[in-house]
Amino acid sequence: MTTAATPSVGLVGWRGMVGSVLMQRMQDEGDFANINPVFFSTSNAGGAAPSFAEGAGKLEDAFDLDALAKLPIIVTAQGGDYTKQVHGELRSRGWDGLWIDAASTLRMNDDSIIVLDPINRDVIDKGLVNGTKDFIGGNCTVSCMLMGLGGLFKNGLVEWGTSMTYQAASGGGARHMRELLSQFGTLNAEVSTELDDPASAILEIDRKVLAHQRTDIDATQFGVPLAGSLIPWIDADLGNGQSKEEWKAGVETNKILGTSEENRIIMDGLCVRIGAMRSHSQALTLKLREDLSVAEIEKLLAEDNEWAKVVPNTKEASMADLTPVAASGTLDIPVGRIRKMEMGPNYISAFTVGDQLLWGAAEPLRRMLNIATGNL
Ligand SMILES: NC(=O)C1=CN([C@@H]2O[C@H](COP(=O)(O)OP(=O)(O)OC[C@H]3O[C@@H](n4cnc5c(N)ncnc54)[C@H](OP(=O)(O)O)[C@@H]3O)[C@@H](O)[C@H]2O)C=CC1
Ligand SMILES: N[C@@H](CC(=O)OP(=O)(O)O)C(=O)O
Repeated sequence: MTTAATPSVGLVGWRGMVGSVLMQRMQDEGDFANINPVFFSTSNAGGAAPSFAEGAGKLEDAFDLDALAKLPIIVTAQGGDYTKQVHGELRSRGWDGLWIDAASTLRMNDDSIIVLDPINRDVIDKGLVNGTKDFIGGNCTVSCMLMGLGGLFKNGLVEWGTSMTYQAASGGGARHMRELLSQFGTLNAEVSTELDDPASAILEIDRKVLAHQRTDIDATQFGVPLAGSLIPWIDADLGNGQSKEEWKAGVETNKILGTSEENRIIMDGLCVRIGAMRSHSQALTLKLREDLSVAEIEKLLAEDNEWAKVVPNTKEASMADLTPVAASGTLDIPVGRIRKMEMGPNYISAFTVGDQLLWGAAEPLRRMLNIATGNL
């Protein structure tokens, strides 16, 4: 039920992959009761607004600056090109509403805040008081890492870290997920006769699979086969041997935490695409500033936020609870494989997994909207 005091919120990109997850979460949590949603479209202005929001009427044109400028809050998961095209123009005509965005475009601007409130609510609250207007969701791997390991990062216990990632197909978008599944399907079809025959030679199956991967498999989206393989590069080449995805780990972690230059945490690693569907995993090596016991570390992680779930460092628990299959579709961020490494008492390993469409994309935006409307 909306009232006159209920803020109108523009929703752009609501039917995309990230936007759909956001809409679902908003419905699950009853968020539409707190806002008056105004739905926009880049392709179907005048069409019917989605039925899950009662009385939302017609879709507005997402490029109509007059319509956008009437709103105190705009939430977009439409993509970086849209942000580039619309945000600057809106601001330059004096619009001073809140812009909440999934795209990376504005993330590292001095006047924006990267939102991940279980980790940086203080930074967000200070920004709202000080007049910050652009609140941007973080990179999915960075957000998921901080949600799992917040207890160490927030307490200033990490001197440096490396993150070796295992990123899901969903990070590329819906078409990439479909391509991965199609590739699995054609690989299977290639050898289905042999698979049905338990006596067939495995090396012959392997030869046929490899031949298909190297010649006629459809890899239009990823550029190379992902099914039965991996891709050790994600996002742009920065020209210094580092990928843009790898660069984000350091700059975004420090920006989210609001660390000062002298306390800067060094984060670097390698980002790798694997054939998982929608959960990103990462193996971390951390150098801590103190020699903490594993039990102390586990306690800090478990107590930091309600979503970080410490998985005991056993084979059984790791196999059951520390995988993309276990984490996908949930808000839990399992974190495990925590042990002291041979390099010395301050070096630990950790492994964490998170649904990159939930904590990696939609959930920080949903929560930011609730903070902005006074509902969180
Ligand atoms: N994919 C990811 O894992 C992550 C993405 N992000 C960011 O979120 C933004 C959006 O990403 P994503 O959700 O993957 O983008 P999508 O391609 O799924 O959706 C973007 C827009 O495409 C239009 N569209 C065209 N055809 C279709 C269709 N068949 N089904 C649904 N929408 C369609 C819709 O706009 P319209 O309704 O106006 O036609 C939609 O809002 C990007 O900036 C990305 O960087 C952030 C974190 C993770
Ligand atoms: N780059 C991420 C997905 C993504 O959209 O990231 P960002 O929001 O930082 O552009 C991936 O491919 O897994």
